[in-house]
Amino acid sequence: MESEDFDCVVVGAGIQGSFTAYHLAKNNKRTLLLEQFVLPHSRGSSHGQTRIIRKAYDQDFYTHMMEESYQLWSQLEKEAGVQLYRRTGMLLMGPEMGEEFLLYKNTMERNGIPTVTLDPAEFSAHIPHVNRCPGHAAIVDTTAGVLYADRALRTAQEVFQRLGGVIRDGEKVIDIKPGTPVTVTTASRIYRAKSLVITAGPWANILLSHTNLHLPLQVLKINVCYWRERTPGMYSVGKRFPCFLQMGSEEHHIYGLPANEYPGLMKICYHVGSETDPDERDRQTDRGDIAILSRYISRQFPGLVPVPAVVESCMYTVTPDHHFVLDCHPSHRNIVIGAGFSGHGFKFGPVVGKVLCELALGRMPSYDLSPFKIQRFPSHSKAAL
Ligand SMILES: Cc1cc2nc3c(=O)[nH]c(=O)nc-3n(C[C@H](O)[C@H](O)[C@H](O)COP(=O)(O)OP(=O)(O)OC[C@H]3O[C@@H](n4cnc5c(N)ncnc54)[C@H](O)[C@@H]3O)c2cc1C
Ligand SMILES: O=C(O)[C@@H]1CCCCN1
Repeated sequence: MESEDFDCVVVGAGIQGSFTAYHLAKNNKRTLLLEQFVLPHSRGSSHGQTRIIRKAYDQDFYTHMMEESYQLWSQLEKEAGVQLYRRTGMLLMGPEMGEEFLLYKNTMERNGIPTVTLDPAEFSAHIPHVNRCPGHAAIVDTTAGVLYADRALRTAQEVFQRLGGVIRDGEKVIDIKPGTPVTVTTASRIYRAKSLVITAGPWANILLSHTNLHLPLQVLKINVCYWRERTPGMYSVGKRFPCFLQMGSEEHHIYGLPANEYPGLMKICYHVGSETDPDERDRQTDRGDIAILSRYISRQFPGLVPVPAVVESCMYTVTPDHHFVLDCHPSHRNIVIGAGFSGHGFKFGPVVGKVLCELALGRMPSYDLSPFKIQRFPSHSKAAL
């Protein structure tokens, strides 16, 4: 079989691979974006209508990256003439003196993120139909909002193509031969490239096995639950209801987005799921999270029916410390890895794509990538080297 040559091949057309390809094409690199499924699809992590975007974080390095990410989202909106972001604010609720709540609060203060703190009276006045947990404080990150996820993914791919990039979907990568050039084999073709970027989401380790690397990634199935408003509009984006993040109660994090994509239904999910094989996602039928959510909603959201009206599925690919992997392969520097986005990577798509593009071109990355290095998993990466 004859091979085709590219400057760079990107494997995986989720949000991270699509933005990496977009930046490579902007740098005039002949770029191929490969996707195993026919696009669009709902089998990875980047599908669905909405995601939260926010500057509120517990670590400065995320808040810093979000400054540029907002600018790049806005640039894509202008380039394509579409709206991808709607500002709603995000309500952060947690025990006033809780360690995690204070980390968020201090990071926002240190970085001058515009916030509003709501005392109990203000909370009742501004956030109607929500019962605050006793002893919990509330801060609003006023920069936060909703990203229109499916539309954003499609837009990044369209602009990439407009810049001359090539997308081949329905083409699964089945082998990688490291080297210069690196050789990538799919079921139907062979490609050679100066560099390869692997952004395969939940399938990252399957692809990395061809390069003798294994990362400590756990794939979790998340039940994406929508809850019916007793009075339609009560918690809607039109009524300026914010996104929210609830931390530190009996439960792990619970988060929500205002009713928007399905009128009359609000999305509220649990930030933890059960382990799954990405190719057998729907065989994972654990619904323990839904019981937790129902209890929470009965207590805090009296205006919602505490039984989910719609349940969709999505997957997280989680690292032990919940920080991303943005690095070159330890043995093959022209193979770049973007993985382990741990359920919070969408909002970073444009800036992650920029950094992965820089690594693929052998340039100095725009950010200090030490929190994202493979080296931080010594026992796991050593064994495979
Ligand atoms: C329920 C849920 C809620 C979330 N909420 C938020 C949020 O509010 N805000 C936020 O910022 N983030 C959020 N996230 C996280 C965010 O969506 C993910 O971090 C992000 O989508 C990960 O993108 P990805 O490109 O790494 O992976 P994916 O989207 O999974 O893309 C990987 C792609 O690689 C392809 N692929 C794999 N193997 C091969 C192969 N062999 N050959 C060819 N192609 C291959 C796959 O088919 C897939 O399309 C949420 C995630 C979920 C599941
Ligand atoms: O990335 C986010 O903003 C959300 C927070 C809650 C869990 C899911 N991801």
